Amino acid sequence: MWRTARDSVCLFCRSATRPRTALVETPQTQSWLGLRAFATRPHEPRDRRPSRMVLSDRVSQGPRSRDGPKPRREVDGPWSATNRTVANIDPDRRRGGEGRGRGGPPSRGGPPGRDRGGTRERYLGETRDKDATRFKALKMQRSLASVSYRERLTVKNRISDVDSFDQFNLLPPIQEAIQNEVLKGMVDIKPTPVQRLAVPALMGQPIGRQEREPDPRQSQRRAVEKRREEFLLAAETGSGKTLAYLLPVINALKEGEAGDEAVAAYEKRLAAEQEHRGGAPVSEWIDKFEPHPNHARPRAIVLVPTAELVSQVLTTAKKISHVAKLKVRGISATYNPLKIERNMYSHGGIDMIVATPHLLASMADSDPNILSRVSHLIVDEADSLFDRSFSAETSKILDRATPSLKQLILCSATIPRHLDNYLAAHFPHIRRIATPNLHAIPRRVQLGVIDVAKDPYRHNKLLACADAIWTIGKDAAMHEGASKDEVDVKRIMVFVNERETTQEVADYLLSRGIDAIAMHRDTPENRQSEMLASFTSNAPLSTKADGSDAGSSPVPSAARRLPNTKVIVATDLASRGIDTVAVRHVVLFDVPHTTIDFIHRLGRAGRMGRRGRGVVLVGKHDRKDVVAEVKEAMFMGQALI
Ligand SMILES: Nc1ncnc2c1ncn2[C@@H]1O[C@H](COP(=O)(O)OP(=O)(O)OP(=O)(O)O)[C@@H](O)[C@H]1O
Repeated sequence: MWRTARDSVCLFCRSATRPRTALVETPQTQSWLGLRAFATRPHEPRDRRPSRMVLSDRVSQGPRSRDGPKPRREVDGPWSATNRTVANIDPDRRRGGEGRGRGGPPSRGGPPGRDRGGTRERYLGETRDKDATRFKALKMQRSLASVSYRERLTVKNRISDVDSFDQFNLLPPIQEAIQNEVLKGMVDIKPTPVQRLAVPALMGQPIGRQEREPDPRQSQRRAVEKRREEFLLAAETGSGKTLAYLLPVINALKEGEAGDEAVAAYEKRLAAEQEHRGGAPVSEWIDKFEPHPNHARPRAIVLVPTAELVSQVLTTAKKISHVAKLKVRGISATYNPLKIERNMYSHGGIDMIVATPHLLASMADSDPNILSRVSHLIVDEADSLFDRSFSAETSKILDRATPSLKQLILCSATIPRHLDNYLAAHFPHIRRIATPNLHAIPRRVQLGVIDVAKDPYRHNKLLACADAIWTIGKDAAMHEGASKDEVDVKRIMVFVNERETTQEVADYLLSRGIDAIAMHRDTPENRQSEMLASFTSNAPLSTKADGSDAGSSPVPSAARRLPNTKVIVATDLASRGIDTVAVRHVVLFDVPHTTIDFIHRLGRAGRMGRRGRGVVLVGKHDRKDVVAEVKEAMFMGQALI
C-alpha cells in the first residue's frame, strides 16, 4: 500500500525520482485511506553519492554468516512509534542534558564564566564540533574494532616477526632475484607489511587468525564449494603489493614445473627427436608436430587495467623470471598485432601473461584453449577491474579459467562497498588480507589547500595551478654529486577529473614556461613513455639552473621558463597503480569526486616510505567541507571512510 516504486511522484518535490525511504502518494493510499499520504522523513538530498563510490569499512571481515541472526529491519512509517522496544530519544538531548538541545533553556551546568557575551555559543559550537569529530573518529575505528582482538594480535605479530625475505620459503633463484634484480642497490631490504602477510599466505603457510576446530558438516560443504583458494590483498598505495603476489606465484610456477607430467613427457619426446636428428635444429618439428604444452597456454595471468601498468608489472615480473628461468610476456593494445602473436605463440611455451582484460578476453574468444591451463589468476586494481567498464571481460576470463584455477588473487588499495558486497556474494570464502593502515593516506604526505575564489586568482584555476608549480619549482635543490650550476628536476603530477581537461591544462602550463604533457590516448607515444620513464625512475635527475640545456624543449621560446620541473597532467585511471617513485608533489587541479580518487591520486606521491606533498585547488562550487575532512583525516592518520 505504501508504494516506494521509482516511477512514483514524491510529495515534496513532485519529481519522478524519489528519496529511497520517503513514502509516496499512490492510487492505493488515496483510495484506502481517503486522504493523501505524507512522507515520514525529511526529504533526502537528491545528489546522494552512489554507494559504489563509497569505501568499505569492513574489508578484513568475511561476509555475515547465512545462518546467523537476521538484522532487525528499521521500522519507519506512520505507526512506527508502536511496538517499540527501545525508547526513541534524541541522543543529542539525552547526552547534553539541559540546554544542549536546540533552542533549550540557558545552561546552568556549563563551565563557569562561559554563559555570557556569546562565549557560551562558541563553547557549545566547539563541543558540537568535537562531538562531530569524535563521531567520525568512532565511525572510523569501527572497522578496526570489528576485527577480533585475537585476530589483530596475530596479524600484528605476523607483521613484526618477519624481517627478511629469507624467512619465506622461496626457491633460491627467487631469493636471488629479489636481492640482485628487483630491489637491487637497496640496503637493509625488508618485506613490507603486506608482503609479510601475503607471501606466506599465498604459499599455504598459516597467518592471522587461527581458525577454530571446524564443524565437520560445515567443512564437508566447504570442501565441495571450495574448488580453489581465493585471496583479497588490500593495502595502501605504494606498499609493494606487486611483489606480494608476484613472488609466491612465480615460486609456485617454478615448483609446479618439476612435477608437470605433460611437460616432462614433452621433454622426453623432444630429447628423442633431437637424438634422432643428430643435433640438427628441431624448431620446425616443434612448430608443426609437437608444440610445447605451455604453447599459448600460460599457467598464470595478471590482469591490469592499462597498458602502462602492463609494462610496469611486466618489467618487475621479468626481473624475477629471468633468474628463475620462466617465460613471462605482456599483451596490451599499444603492441602491434605481430608482437602480440609472437608473445602469445612463442615456441617453447609461456608461463605467465600480463594483460589488459579487453585484449585477453577477445583473444580467448577466438582461441578458448588460451585459458585452459591457468592455475593462478591475479586481478590487480580489482576495484577497477570489477567495475562496470571492465567487469564483463574480467568475469569472462575468470569463468574460462575456472576449471583449472588453483588460486585467485584480487589486489587493490581501495575496496569500495560495491566490491565488498560483490566479493561477499560471489566469493564468500575469500581470505581477506588487509593491512592496518588500509584506506589511510600516510601522514608523511601533507595536503595544502588553495582557495582559487580568492585573490590573486579570482576563479582562475589555471593561473593558480601554474603558480603552485612555479612555487614548487623555485624551491630548487641539488642532490649529492651534482655540479654547482645544476639543480634537481622536480617531477609533479597534476590530476583533473575529466580527460578533456588534461590537454587544456597542459597547454596552459606550457604557455607559462612549464614542461608539461597531457596523458591521454592521443599523446605521441614516445613522448609519453619518455616522460613516464623519468617519473618512475628513482635515479636523481638534474638540469642546468639557467635552463641552458633545454634542448628540444616543448616550452615556447618566448615564455619565461621554469627549467627544473617536469609535469604530467592526467586523470585518475591513466595513473592507477603507476609506480611514480620520483614524484614528491601532486597537484589536484579538480577536487576528486570520491575519497577513492583522493587515495589513488595522492598515492602517486610519498610511495614506499617517502615524503610527499599534495596541493588541492578549491573553487567556489567545490566541497570545501570534504577537503577539510580529508585533510584532517590525513593529519590524524585515519582511514578516509
Ligand atoms: N620490500 C621492499 N622494500 C623496498 N622497496 C620495495 C619493497 N617492495 C616493493 N618495493 C618498491 O616499492 C614501490 C611500490 O611498489 P608497488 O608498485 O608494488 O606498490 P603498490 O602497492 O602496488 O601501489 P599501488 O596501489 O599504487 O599500485 C616499487 O618501486 C617497488 O620496487
